[in-house]
Amino acid sequence: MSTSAAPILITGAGQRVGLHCAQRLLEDGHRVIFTYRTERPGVQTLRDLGAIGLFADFSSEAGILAFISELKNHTDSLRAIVHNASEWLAETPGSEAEAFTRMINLHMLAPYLINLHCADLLQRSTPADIIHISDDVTRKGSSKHIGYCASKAGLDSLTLSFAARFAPAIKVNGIAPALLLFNPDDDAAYRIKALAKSALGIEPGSEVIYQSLRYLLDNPYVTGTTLTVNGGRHVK
Ligand SMILES: NC(=O)C1=CN([C@@H]2O[C@H](COP(=O)(O)OP(=O)(O)OC[C@H]3O[C@@H](n4cnc5c(N)ncnc54)[C@H](OP(=O)(O)O)[C@@H]3O)[C@@H](O)[C@H]2O)C=CC1
Ligand SMILES: Nc1nc2c(c(=O)[nH]1)N=C([C@H](O)[C@@H](O)CO)CN2
Repeated sequence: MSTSAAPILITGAGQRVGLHCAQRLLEDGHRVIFTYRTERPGVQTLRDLGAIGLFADFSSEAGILAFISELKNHTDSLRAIVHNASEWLAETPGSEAEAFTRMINLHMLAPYLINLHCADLLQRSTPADIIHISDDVTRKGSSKHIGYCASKAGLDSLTLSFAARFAPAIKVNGIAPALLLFNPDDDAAYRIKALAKSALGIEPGSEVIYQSLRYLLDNPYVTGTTLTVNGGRHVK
């Protein structure tokens, strides 16, 4: 029995992967609550499609707890939580600790506190899912994004722990992409180098994450798993 009336929460859905997945979930008939930090055209697009947009800045404990409180003013149940919000920060001389703390809060503390404080909302839905969007780079580390990679590795650990903690009522899984979408300021040399790192050599776009989300939401026998969506980087 599915209580599909419960909305899906997706964080950081104002642009790119989160926006695409939120739009696809709405097309599939789900109600959607999404978070944004910056007012972008995508935020209004989702509002126009009937989604509820909530401001959230997950860079601090206070911001995370303020969001949780506001979320509970908008729903008493959730079908799923998709932790997508993220910052890809490299080490910047003089602000290493600030960036590291921001990413630990965003990629680890926010999923940790939201999962703990919102488990009761998920338990009112059958089935119920938590999905952490991680990064394939945790397989081997990153010399240029040390803090980012560490924070995503911590997220992978949360997937295992919460899967054990919340079974069987709530499935908890991850998705670990490699290159999905270039950023506008990525130059040609970077793009060529990045594409050459995978066996399939493509910039796949956001749909491959939606396909992975759909698989996890629909499969009743998968928990504690992180799906690798990396174009075969590990076999190159
Ligand atoms: N793009 C890629 O090639 C890859 C992406 N991934 C992962 O996939 C997911 C989606 O990637 P992508 O779409 O590129 O992500 P983005 O870099 O576009 O970030 C998604 C959103 O996160 C939000 N965000 C950033 N910092 C905060 C914060 N402190 N509090 C709240 N929200 C915040 C931003 O909100 P706003 O715009 O409203 O400020 C942004 O729109 C991410 O988890 C990413 O790490 C992994 C590997 C490759
Ligand atoms: N929050 C984000 N995380 C990541 C991004 C991004 O744009 N935003 N981009 C990447 C790169 O595409 C990387 O996978 C290329 O090797 C990683 N994480």
